[in-house]
Amino acid sequence: MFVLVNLKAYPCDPVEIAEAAADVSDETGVRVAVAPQAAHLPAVAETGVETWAQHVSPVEHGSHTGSTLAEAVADAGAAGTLINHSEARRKLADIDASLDAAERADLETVVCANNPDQVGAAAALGPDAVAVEPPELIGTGTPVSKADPDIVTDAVDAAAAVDESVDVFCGAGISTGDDLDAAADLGATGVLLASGVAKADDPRAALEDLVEPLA
Ligand SMILES: O=C(CO)COP(=O)(O)O
Repeated sequence: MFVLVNLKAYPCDPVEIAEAAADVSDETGVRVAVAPQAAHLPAVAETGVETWAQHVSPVEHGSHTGSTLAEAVADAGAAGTLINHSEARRKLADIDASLDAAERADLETVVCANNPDQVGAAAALGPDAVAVEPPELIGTGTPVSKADPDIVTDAVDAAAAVDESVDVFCGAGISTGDDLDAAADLGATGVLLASGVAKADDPRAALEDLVEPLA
């Protein structure tokens, strides 16, 4: 299982979380990555943790003020990028062009989707993975893998029907090892989470608890 921690714009310490994630990953052998704010990518990458961007823009080098250029994100130390999110919804054509940009910069990709239909559409664009995240469960602490398991299995089926090589992750409300276990049982090969770590009093303990079933 891949554990991808999206720090969103939470008022957390990205380097403290990155150091904890790097240690937990080293100690357990579980793949853990952190996606901080773009401005924090170099500091997070410096810790040695696998570092992801939260977004890359659907652009190439050129006159694109305010964009997040895939090449710049890769230069800053990112190995991959999220594309699209319920909290920053993109048009299908822009998701497609952001995937092209990420591929140009050799970034691994996870496209977020709200439901299994969107997972199928996203899988058709050829990302490395799609993540199904029901918006109503995001940030609630109620895990999708328990509250709405059919969404995860339907997402796995939807992606497989389009392209069997696309991995399926799930996210929303994931915070414990039990949640991770439940996600794996439903066919997800990774989890995407945020508040369970970024808002935890002790992010290191939260990460340790999360990966415990895999350690
Ligand atoms: O949106 C998410 C990750 O991208 C999930 O957020 P929570 O883990 O806070 O529910």
